[in-house]
Amino acid sequence: MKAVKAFIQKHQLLKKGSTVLVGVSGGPDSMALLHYLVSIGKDWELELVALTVDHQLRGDESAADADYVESRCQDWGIRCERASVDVKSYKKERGIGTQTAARELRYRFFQKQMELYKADYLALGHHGDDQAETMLMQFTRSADPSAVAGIPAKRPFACGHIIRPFLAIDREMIESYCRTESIIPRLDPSNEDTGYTRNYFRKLVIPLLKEKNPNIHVTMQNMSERMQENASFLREAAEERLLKFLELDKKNASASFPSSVFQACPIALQRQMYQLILNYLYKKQPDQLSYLHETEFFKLLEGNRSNALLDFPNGLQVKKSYDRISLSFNKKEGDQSFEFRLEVPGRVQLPNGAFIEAFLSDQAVQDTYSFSLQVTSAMLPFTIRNRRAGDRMNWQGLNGSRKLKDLFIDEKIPREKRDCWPVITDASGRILWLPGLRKAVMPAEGEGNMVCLKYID
Ligand SMILES: Nc1ncnc2c1ncn2[C@@H]1O[C@H](COP(=O)(O)OP(=O)(O)OP(=O)(O)O)[C@@H](O)[C@H]1O
Repeated sequence: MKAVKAFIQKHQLLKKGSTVLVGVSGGPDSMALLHYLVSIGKDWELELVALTVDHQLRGDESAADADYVESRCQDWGIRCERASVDVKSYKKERGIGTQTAARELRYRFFQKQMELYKADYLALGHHGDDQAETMLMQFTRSADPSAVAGIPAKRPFACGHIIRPFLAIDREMIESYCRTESIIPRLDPSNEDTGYTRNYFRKLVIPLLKEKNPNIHVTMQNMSERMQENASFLREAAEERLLKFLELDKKNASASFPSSVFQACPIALQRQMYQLILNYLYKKQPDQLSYLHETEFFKLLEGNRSNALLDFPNGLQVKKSYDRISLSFNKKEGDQSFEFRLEVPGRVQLPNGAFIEAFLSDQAVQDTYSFSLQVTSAMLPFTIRNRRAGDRMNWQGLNGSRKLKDLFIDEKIPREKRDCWPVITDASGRILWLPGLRKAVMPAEGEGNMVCLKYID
């Protein structure tokens, strides 16, 4: 464990007298980590607490893992906090994968415990082979060096830091430590399945690399550290440069800058600035955002068209207008939900700029954009609003009523127009008119006054 000791010192992973929470699944890595921290706990005057999460995913097995952790903690005289989380419901609610759901719930619990204990560190059992696997996996997916840089040895988390002292050693060393210290960890059978991408790298790729370099985990850990250092240097430089010319409106999630100034920077900085701008605008970068978007962005900058437009995921638009590049979220008209009261006589302007007018008239006018109907006082006031889920309407020739959603589909109304199409209702909420599309069936000679509704574009 000399390598771990040196690693802790090099990266200042611990300080004397600190409170260290340890994520322990019951597997070899985290059991060895807990044991190791206990063994150095006296010298470092550490307050240790084990955290174990039962994801309730492998029947009784996952509860048995947590039982096992609890009982080892008792043997070693360590406090243990345990949580059971309902991964299945959480993943259904959010529409995410099992591993992501388990991870989110686990880290939520870790965060809460960090705050409860006012802890300095959360120690996790990732080791050098995990690092190599992660980097190789990223390597097959991404051309971004900062993404390939892998797992950091120390990073801020909750009120303290996450630390990974075992990045200095590989799986074999951990297994040998377990044997020497008579630790009999719990084994997760899913770790054997080469169907999972990580296991594919673990079982097939890493052993091949180790044939050429048995210390590949050390080489890759060093590479990871250098890449992280380079990435953080570049990020700081890009931030500093952007400050000088980027106009950023965080409230409206929009940004703009002069293309010529941007392009005068070295290309490495330009790429980093592009990433930073997207980070500023997206709360979380969408999965669909790819290398292709970056390529398109740079093509737009370099191209000789004076006006051009790119559509990025989640409605982000990149516009070029001469030397100005601006990025902003395209507010779909449907995002502006509206509801107006329409007096008779009266006139209302819609978010799309058109008007709807209501006035008393002696003459019935019926065309695509006018609707005359007999109106009683009980029908007033009218409301103009956009559609709502479950809206239904009846019209001439229809037996019963039909959902507006289906009507829009039948009429091939583009999706982005459906949510801003004006819907005019009477005081009871009955839908009277969809300008340009349908009119409700009204009694031929009803009571009340003749009112004409007009849509003026
Ligand atoms: N259910 C859990 N409860 C508490 N900590 C966990 C749990 N699962 C993972 N961790 C922590 O996260 C680290 C990395 O988890 P990961 O799933 O990548 O590895 P692992 O194969 O589960 O490691 P181990 O050999 O410790 O089981 C673990 O070493 C441990 O510190």
